Amino acid sequence: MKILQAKNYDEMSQKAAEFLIERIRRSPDINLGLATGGTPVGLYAQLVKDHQKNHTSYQDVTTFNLDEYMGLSSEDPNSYRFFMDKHLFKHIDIKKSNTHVPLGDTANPQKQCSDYENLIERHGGIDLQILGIGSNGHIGFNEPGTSFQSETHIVELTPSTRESNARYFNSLSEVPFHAITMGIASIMRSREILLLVSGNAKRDALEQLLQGEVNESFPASILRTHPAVTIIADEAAIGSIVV
Ligand SMILES: O=P(O)(O)OC[C@H]1O[C@](O)(CO)[C@@H](O)[C@@H]1O
Repeated sequence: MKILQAKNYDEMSQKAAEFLIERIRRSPDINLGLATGGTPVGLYAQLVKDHQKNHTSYQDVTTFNLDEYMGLSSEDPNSYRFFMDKHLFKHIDIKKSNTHVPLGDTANPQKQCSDYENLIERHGGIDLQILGIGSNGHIGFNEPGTSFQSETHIVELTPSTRESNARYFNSLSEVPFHAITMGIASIMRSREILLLVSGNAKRDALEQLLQGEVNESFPASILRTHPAVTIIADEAAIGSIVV
């Protein structure tokens, strides 16, 4: 794993945007795996700024998001489809039909899982996957204990993940109990991975990722076995960890 250090959240977002833009310019028909949550918001803002200024084109880019809450429609302001439209898609020249987010309000969740996995495969897989990390080591919505062999599946969110994501909802009771997420094996099939880590609340997770064992009790630890992972972490996340 390669680690790039940034002074703060803004510099991490800027470096992440430069990383992505370089890949998009090199391969204009790249398949990107995208993440939601607080971490990549600054990255998406930088991509929008660059699109307006330098006209980086997304006409041939295809995107696959990691996850979605079960029970929320794409029009729900807390859905990840809504998040992606708001922070990125509606500000760039990407074709809506090239943007894919798992459906959270499907009548047949199991079919949605296999359909999503097949869709990624039909497109030739993900070239570059963006990831954040949960403080318990989750990636996507793959909570501790998830099998490293897992593909897209339905998960029950842990109380700590529901509590930490409640900040985006009016109250904890509105946070869904289930989500659909790409599995660990799906994520690991990406040819390249860019993990963003910011803030001292993520310091223990970063330390465990860098120095702990590869173990299903800490899902992100599997990244240590991937051949092409870059981490961009800010000083608050790195603290005194020796990198
Ligand atoms: O960036 P945040 O908001 O800290 O969330 C970290 C991770 O948690 C999730 O939002 C899922 O809870 C991931 O998609 C994200 O990478």
